[in-house]
Amino acid sequence: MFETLLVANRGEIAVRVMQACEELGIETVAVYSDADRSAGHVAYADEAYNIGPAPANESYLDGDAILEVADRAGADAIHPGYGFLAENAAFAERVEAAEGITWVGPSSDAMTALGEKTNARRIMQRADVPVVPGTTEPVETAAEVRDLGAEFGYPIAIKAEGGGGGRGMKIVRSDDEVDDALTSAKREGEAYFGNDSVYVEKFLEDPKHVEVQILADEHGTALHLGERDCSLQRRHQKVIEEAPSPALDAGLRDSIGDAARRGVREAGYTNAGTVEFLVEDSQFYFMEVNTRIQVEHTVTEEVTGIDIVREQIRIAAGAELPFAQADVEIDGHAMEFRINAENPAAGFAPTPGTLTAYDPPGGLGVRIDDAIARGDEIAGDYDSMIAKLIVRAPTRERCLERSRRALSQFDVGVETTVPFHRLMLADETFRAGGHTTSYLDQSVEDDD
Ligand SMILES: Nc1ncc2cc(-c3cccc4ccccc34)c(N3CC[C@@H](N)C3)nc2n1
Ligand SMILES: [Ca+2]
Repeated sequence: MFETLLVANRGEIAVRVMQACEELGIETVAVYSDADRSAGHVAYADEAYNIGPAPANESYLDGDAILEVADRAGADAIHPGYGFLAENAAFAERVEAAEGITWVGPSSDAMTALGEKTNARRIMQRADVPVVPGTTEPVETAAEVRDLGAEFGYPIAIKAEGGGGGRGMKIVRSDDEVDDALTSAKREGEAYFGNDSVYVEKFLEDPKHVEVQILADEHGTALHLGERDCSLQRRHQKVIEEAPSPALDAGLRDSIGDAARRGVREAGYTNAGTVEFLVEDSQFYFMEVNTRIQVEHTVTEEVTGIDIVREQIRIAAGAELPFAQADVEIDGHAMEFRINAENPAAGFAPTPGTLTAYDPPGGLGVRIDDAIARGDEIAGDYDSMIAKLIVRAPTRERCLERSRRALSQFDVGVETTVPFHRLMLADETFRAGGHTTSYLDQSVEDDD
């Protein structure tokens, strides 16, 4: 087992990883930017090193600085968390190449193979996993795209090869939209991912967004830990996630889980990962793989009792998974509410400032993942998420009731998304689990 692990991240996920390390008897090393000098993850770690000024590309994205600290601190493992360098195959490769230090995540080869979306689709097809109807090679010309519009019927989506999370995705509803959409998808692909290749999929108008949690060890065992429903999104930002999905029955649950296992096995994937699907009319279609731990891993932990971050670290240290697929059981229902320092009444604009009050709820079935305390400065330099409220209960109905209770007690000194979550808990469509990916963008009129 590792002796010292460096967490190349900040905020709640850094503390989450450090908690798993502490339970495994592993010393923790934090890295921090000038803006995070007194941040919670720094206080929590056994050792902490400054890696640069506030801007992410001069600190948390600076692979050289992170590897230099790993060397100085004698770390024998690096956990990237999510965001920042978590899906940067080049950085993973540098860690793999560095003597005596292990990357806690999939191999850089698996990250590269699955990061190329058309390649991921080809791998899934080889594993008999249904993919969203579309191309499995990049498209070049507007004429090709118009032919695909005729073949699949509009609307279609043009997606960046290196994309994900909605970036570099253009929805096309007719022939005359093709030229501009193709140009901007290629430009965004180049700008965001350094890759202007794009491909085409039939755009599903009203799907549920269901993702399957995978854990695969380095001895050939790949398991799924059930699914999460992430359909409640606003502008490609997940707002509330839950497990299990209200959209799946037992049959669909088993087949989507098996499909995810087959797909990651075909990809030679190891460690934790998430296979994203779109579900429509009781059919599921592969969309993409996230080669990292996700923000919403928590709801899966709550309904399976499995500590996913612990298993990531054990897998990276060469251990076998301590359970088989038959041992994985989904018990109860969990929801995660992202508490962002944003003002829902002002188009969710960021609300940095001093945390004059911070009084999270507790009690049976209530979990708070955070790294902040009253009096902290909420920096505007990073992602606006400052905490996660995770609620677990025996059924979805009980989970809604408990979530309403927890949110009513959640007092935060800056404007946050808490009032928005309270509204959602009163929304009939959400309460019935009938919301799809377009629900929020359609029904909640933005003020801006
Ligand atoms: N072919 C096809 N059809 C429907 C889709 C629906 C989504 C989608 C998924 C989740 C929330 C959304 C909100 C607005 C618009 C789209 C979505 C989607 N996403 C969103 C981000 C990235 N994960 C891909 N891809 C789609 N692709
Ligand atoms: Ca190495």
